[in-house]
Amino acid sequence: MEVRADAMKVVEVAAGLIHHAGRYLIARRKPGVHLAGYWEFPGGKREAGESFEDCLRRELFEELSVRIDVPVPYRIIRHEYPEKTVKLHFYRCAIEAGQAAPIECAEIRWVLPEELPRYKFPPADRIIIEALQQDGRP
Ligand SMILES: Nc1nc2c([nH]c(=O)n2[C@H]2C[C@H](O)[C@@H](COP(=O)(O)OP(=O)(O)OP(=O)(O)O)O2)c(=O)[nH]1
Ligand SMILES: [Mg+2]
Repeated sequence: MEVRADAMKVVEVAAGLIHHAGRYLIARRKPGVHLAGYWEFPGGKREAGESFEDCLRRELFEELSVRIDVPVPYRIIRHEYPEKTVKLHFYRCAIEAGQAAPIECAEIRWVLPEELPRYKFPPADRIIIEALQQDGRP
């Protein structure tokens, strides 16, 4: 049977554009995972039966130990890596409780939008990085 590329399984992901005092929180991916060492917007794969908002809340608590306010949808980006296709659902949000700590990431930083291009992000994020710079300081 012919298998078409667009019939391949797509990994659905929720990621947070966490802002505070004009900066965004970025996290560095741990060694040994897909896109290891790249900087990213924290988040992860949606589990069966979960909404994107619930997924985002769970992932941000697991990875950073923070609770967030109501996430606001920003952009959805679909990207085909050689090994998998991801669909990234980005949400803007702010921390409601807790202090961000690198629980399931190698390192975290709060950066100004104009500083984002200094960090190595996955190719899928290029369009978001550009949009955030155009938006100015959050
Ligand atoms: N969180 C996040 N993932 C991204 C970004 N850009 C990008 O290409 N990705 C990719 C990397 C991964 O293949 C996928 C996200 O999955 P993940 O590895 O964070 O998933 P997870 O937190 O559920 O981790 P795990 O339980 O599978 O170890 O999306 C981004 O800005 N943030
Ligand atoms: Mg993750």
